[in-house]
Amino acid sequence: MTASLAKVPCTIITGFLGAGKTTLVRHLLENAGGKRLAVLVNEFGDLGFDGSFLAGCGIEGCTEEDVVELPNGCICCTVADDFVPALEKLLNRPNPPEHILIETSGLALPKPLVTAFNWPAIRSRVTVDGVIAVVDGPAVAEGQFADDPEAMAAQAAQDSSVEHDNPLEEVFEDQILCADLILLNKSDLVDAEARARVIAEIRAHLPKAIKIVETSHGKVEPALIVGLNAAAESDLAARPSHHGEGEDHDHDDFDSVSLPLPAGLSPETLSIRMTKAAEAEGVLRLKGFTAVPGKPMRLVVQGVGRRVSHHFDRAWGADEARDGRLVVIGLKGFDRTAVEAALAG
Ligand SMILES: Nc1nc2c(ncn2[C@@H]2O[C@H](COP(=O)(O)OP(=O)(O)OP(=O)(O)O)[C@@H](O)[C@H]2O)c(=O)[nH]1
Repeated sequence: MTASLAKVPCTIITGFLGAGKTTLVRHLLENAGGKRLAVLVNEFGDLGFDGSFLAGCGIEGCTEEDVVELPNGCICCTVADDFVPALEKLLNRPNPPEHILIETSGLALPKPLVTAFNWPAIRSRVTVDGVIAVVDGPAVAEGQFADDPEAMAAQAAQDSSVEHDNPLEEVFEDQILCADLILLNKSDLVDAEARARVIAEIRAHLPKAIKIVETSHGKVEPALIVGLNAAAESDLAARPSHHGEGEDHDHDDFDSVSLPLPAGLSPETLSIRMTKAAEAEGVLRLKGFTAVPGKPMRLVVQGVGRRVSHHFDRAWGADEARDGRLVVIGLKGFDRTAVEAALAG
């Protein structure tokens, strides 16, 4: 096989909302070592933040056209309409990427995506080099993905199927069960004892031994991630899922909304309001940006669970409206009114 006919390796980066996928992708772009990378990024929620964070990253050798956004909902449900055509477009470029990173939304199940690599349109051109699951260490330590044992027992008494009572648990499990490598991220936020507990909990979910690497801010030797040669699309049986092939996974358990975020407040005031919004019933993830007085830079605000933070990411463009937006993702029926009240102060 000549080099031009070799399959382009793709790394799928999965992991729950806010686990650190975009942070990892940035790190990999910054440390590409001269390799021509492209990124396909998908989000639940319609603002395309991750793409804008990556495309505006200013990383040498990474141009806007190397970052392709698939913002419509969930990549695993729009494989035919969005994912396969976007991948083909990248491959058909005169100077195609040498490696493709695919960042899924935090609610996506990775297996349908891996399965799509067997589609006739792309199967001779690409291969899944590896599936990387990024795990939010503190979220696992706090029990975010744990079933309530009493609710499980009550359910099992009524019906013998293995449905989980916690919808987060199901997504989390599908993601780690599909992985070739697990990154236990946010190690800076958990002590050694809790890290050991989290690793034991992850292992308890896994039917086979998978390497778990502890990271902070996704900082990992790129060679550990890229070049795994897993050919995951040929190994689907080893990647169990709660959702059978062709079965719908329609996100009935989750919801998202995009809201205006007030401009003209100090970062401190915004932070207080964001903290309150993050505490609203059912809220899982906040991400957005806005303008603050006397600053030429855009302020990015982030909320993962109850943890909020902010930083300035880039200068506002000359013709850009200096207003703010916030995407809120939560469990279905999350308290949107409480979020709006918190943001309004
Ligand atoms: N303290 C700490 N914060 C982190 C770490 N990794 C990521 N973060 C922060 O966590 C927040 C979410 O990180 P992202 O990289 O956007 O997470 P994501 O998985 O891409 O999020 P979604 O695309 O919304 O699912 C940001 O505020 C990051 O700066 C880490 O290792 N430690």
